[in-house]
Amino acid sequence: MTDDDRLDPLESDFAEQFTRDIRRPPCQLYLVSPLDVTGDFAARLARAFDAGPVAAFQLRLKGIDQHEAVRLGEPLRALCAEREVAFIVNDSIALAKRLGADGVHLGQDDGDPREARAELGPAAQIGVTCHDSRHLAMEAGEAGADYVAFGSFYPTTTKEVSHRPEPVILSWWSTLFEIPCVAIGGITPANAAPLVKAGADFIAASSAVWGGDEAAAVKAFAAVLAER
Ligand SMILES: Cc1ncc(COP(=O)(O)OP(=O)(O)O)c(N)n1
Ligand SMILES: Cc1ncsc1CCOP(=O)(O)O
Ligand SMILES: [Mg+2]
Repeated sequence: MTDDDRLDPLESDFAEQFTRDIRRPPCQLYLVSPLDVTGDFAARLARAFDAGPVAAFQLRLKGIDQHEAVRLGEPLRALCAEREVAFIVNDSIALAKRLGADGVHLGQDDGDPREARAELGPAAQIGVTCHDSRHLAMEAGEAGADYVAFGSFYPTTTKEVSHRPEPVILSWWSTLFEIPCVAIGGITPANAAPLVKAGADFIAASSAVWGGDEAAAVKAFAAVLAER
């Protein structure tokens, strides 16, 4: 149990007992790229988009210079624009600006949402990693985030993680705040349902999609996301 959980006045079985506000839109799929988007990746992304609804795509690259990231990201940005999928850049406000992205995703050490807003403008979608912390999520909301991300809900090999929230954090957040919440970390079509039911506005997934047949995975996610 974390400090945040101890502060929670709500019951632990809140997720099952509470019927979520019916005005909240259905849960949507948010794809996170693999670290390698070379080769046939753009074709795979197009196949994923063909297979079912995708709300957002995050370009998550590590350890390459900005010039190379722009070169790799530009065709993916164009594809997202063509398919009306939000194109979000991970980690870097400067890269998001250079690519003309729809938004940026910031970890706790990736910069301030206020700076992102100043650089990217009022229409930018700014997301913030909040791990398993209600406190960080409320801080992100106050700083102007457009969504908060909780995770890792399940074990993942995509990233080294040290936080494991319970699904109830999604219920707590979505009941109290209008800002959308994203669930991330080891999510597959087989284990997504409790997060969808708990109140995730977006399910973010990487390896469940890119680790196999991306079209089959997107189709399977669509079936689970429609269940709320
Ligand atoms: C939607 C979403 N949520 C969380 C993260 C993780 O961001 P961060 O903690 O900065 O870790 P890295 O992804 O940068 O390794 C994310 N990227 N997207
Ligand atoms: C980027 C990130 N942040 C928390 S878990 C995670 C990895 C998401 O990828 P996967 O869906 O493969 O677990
Ligand atoms: Mg980051």
